[in-house]
Amino acid sequence: MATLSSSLLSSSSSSSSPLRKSQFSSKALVSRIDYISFSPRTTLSSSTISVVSPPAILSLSVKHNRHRNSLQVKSVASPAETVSEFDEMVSGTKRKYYMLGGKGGVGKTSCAASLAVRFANNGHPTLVVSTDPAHSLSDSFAQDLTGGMLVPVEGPEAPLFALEINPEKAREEFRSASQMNGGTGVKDFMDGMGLGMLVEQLGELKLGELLDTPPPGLDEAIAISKVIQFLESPEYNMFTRIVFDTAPTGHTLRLLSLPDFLDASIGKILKLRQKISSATSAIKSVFGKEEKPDAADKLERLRERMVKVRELFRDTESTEFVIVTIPTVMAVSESSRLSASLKKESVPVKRLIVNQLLPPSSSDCKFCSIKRKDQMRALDMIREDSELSSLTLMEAPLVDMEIRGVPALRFLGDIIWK
Ligand SMILES: Nc1ncnc2c1ncn2[C@@H]1O[C@H](COP(=O)(O)OP(=O)(O)OP(=O)(O)O)[C@@H](O)[C@H]1O
Repeated sequence: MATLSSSLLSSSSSSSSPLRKSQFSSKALVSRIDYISFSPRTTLSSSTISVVSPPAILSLSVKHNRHRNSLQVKSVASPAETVSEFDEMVSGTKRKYYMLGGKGGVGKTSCAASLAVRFANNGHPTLVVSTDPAHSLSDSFAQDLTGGMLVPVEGPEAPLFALEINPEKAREEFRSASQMNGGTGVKDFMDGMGLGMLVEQLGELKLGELLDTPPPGLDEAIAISKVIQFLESPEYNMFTRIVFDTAPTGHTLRLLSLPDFLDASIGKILKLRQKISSATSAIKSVFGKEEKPDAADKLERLRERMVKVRELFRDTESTEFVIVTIPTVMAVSESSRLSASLKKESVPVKRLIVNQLLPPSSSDCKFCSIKRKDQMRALDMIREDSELSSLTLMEAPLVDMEIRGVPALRFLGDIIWK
């Protein structure tokens, strides 16, 4: 027996009312009346009609005249009822970035991995990237994803790849990008030239510190710039959704402000390079050292990528930071501070996941009953919090098994991302 949608599709050649299937998704039937015409030979009865989203329909009535049957669909649902959060996240083929972050251990990786699986199962070629130096994507997918390379994840319908950034590798890359003149660091090179004094005089540039002990958070900024480098290559064009599993709050906040810091630091190196370029060119003929012309270019490229990262973080069209929390006073307080910092940094944030909520039960033990009250207090706190109350709350239950592997992530994802 044909359903309404298949009937509509098969009648799409009707000249009076060409219809697309999407018009009958719950998303499309918003507070309006649709009239659909059929040829007189099409018999419409209640048994041929299946409604995609019953709560969205006020009435369906079939009218007949000599020439046509007409189906009237009255819909009164409000947009909030009909456009689900996930509908909004999944719609469109333009690439979107989702960054999931929050306090340590609240379930960032599980939520990020489940979102990636959900996107892939909804037709989006997806990349999930961990920028947390203490990776747990491999554990979450129950698959070895180490090595700093893209690894295909088996199971989802559309391609899903995962990447755990290797911080040591990225750090090395930064060091080599910061090196000049034949592979030696600036200071070594200058020492070799007997010009160490000059470097000391330029000590205020804190060059040695930058090269030898990169500041905290640098790993992450480099990791992100590496992701961008990956994305610049055509082979990564296929990904329409990119999900970041970020490090706990403190690191992530540093990550958000680091592009500015790095931009300035690289600027200092470039300035220094300009200062010494005349000296090096004067002595290079004496020492026979060829200056590599692309050193400054490398730094400039690194700097450009930092600017790209900064822009990516703030682009409301393509980027969204999803805060993950658990219903405890400490986690909610930290989430509130994170939300305020994100706002300050102009990073778009709309949704808050409250993970590990006790599922409903009619017979709580004493422990569960106390825990449940505690969770309710934390939820009230979220509703009253000036930073968090405006965010869309998405609830995830505490499940009775560890979430590992694609089927478990799919299960969790179907619950959270609705
Ligand atoms: N809703 C849930 N129900 C049951 N277990 C959960 C749930 N969410 C997360 N967990 C479990 O909690 C542990 C921590 O989760 P996860 O690794 O996703 O957190 P995280 O915030 O990424 O941690 P970290 O900050 O250490 O990276 C894991 O064992 C995971 O399986």
